[in-house]
Amino acid sequence: MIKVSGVSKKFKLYHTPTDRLKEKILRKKYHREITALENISFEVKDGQTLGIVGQNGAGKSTILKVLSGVMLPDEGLIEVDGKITGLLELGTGFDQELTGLENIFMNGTFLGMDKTEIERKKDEIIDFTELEDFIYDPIKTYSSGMLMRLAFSIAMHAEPKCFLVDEALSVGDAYFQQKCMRKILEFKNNGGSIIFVSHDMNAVKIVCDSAILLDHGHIISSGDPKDIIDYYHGMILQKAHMGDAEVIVYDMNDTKDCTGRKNPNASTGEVELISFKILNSKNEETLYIESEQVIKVIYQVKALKELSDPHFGLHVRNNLGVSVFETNTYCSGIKTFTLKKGQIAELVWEFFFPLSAGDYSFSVGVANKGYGKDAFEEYLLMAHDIEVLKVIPNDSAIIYSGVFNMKPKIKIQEMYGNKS
Ligand SMILES: Nc1ncnc2c1ncn2[C@@H]1O[C@H](COP(=O)(O)OP(=O)(O)OP(=O)(O)O)[C@@H](O)[C@H]1O
Repeated sequence: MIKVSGVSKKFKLYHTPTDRLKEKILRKKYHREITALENISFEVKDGQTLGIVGQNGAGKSTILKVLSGVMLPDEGLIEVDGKITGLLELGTGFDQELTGLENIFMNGTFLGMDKTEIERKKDEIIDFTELEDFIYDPIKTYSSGMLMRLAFSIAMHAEPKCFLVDEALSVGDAYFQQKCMRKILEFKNNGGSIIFVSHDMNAVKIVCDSAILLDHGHIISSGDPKDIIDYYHGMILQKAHMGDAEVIVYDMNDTKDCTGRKNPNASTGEVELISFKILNSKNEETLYIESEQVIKVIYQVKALKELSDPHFGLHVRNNLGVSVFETNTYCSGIKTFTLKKGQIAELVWEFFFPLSAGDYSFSVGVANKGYGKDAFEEYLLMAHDIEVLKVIPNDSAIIYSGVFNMKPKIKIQEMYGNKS
């Protein structure tokens, strides 16, 4: 369990080192104050992971430093049930001149292990890093990925109750990142609490049970990771252009034309999602398809106020919450039209669904006034996971595993080599 109550941290920035001296002698202010954290409170229970997201300079690393004890807060209380370790800024608690092995002893002691404990765990720590003989080299010769392997392995083997993960994880190669993620999930399943700081929103979705969004040292939103990430995306106006689905937008002036399978009942007071359905390649409404067929997603949105330049999005996620496809009419270059108060637009998205067997959820977004490549002035609705489509393997396709069928063309030829 980690409990943070009312934590604040300010930094004084001096233009030159002599300004600090001048301030002392002349008793005049020569610094600029930066509020890195202001009255931050949150709690992470056992077996839970909290994601912290925010733009550069939002205060994420400062929280981790305060939690790990590298830095003291100006105000507030931090309660941690058990040992807290983690993967922080690389190099913290390491000596560049010492070998990897010597650093296991030094950093291990720093993380609260005694010599006998380190001696006992040393082989396991080295095995996890897969650094082999490099472990006998000074760490100043290590790449950042190698250093991350070492730091992660020591931090995990210190048997913490709480673990802090920051961007340092991303310097590892894909193989080792996955290995670390598995270890992190295992730690969580065994009751450990995790704080996860990342700019990788998919990783936040997979790993975190809740999230907070930091901005200029303040928590501006907290809750379900999906909502926080959508809020964050909206904030930084960076919705990625991901694809070229065929989209048709119909103007439906009359509500009695609503043919949706059900009322998804998502309204924000500005727009209302009044129907949502999925059709298979035979135009039959369904929630169950074979992979690799063309499907249609049809939904209707009612304007509850006039929308001068409405745009509509669709987001598909897999069962881990990982985004597999997201786009909107603006990014797809689809022209829409002004929706008067009470008018309804029907969106028909037709696309090939190549994804492997599994459950896929659909979310719908509505925004107004697009500008730039993928930014909107008003984000009006984000209806999460309103429908789940079950995809089963396509019998006529090759047998494969992975995310989708890449339909390889495979050639094999018999070669006549030397028989000697
Ligand atoms: N040691 C320091 N001295 C002075 N200012 C600092 C110090 N550390 C952080 N800050 C300031 O505090 C604010 C928060 O910084 P922090 O590193 O916590 O942000 P962050 O969210 O981790 O950013 P990033 O995503 O770039 O890592 C920033 O304005 C930063 O300039």
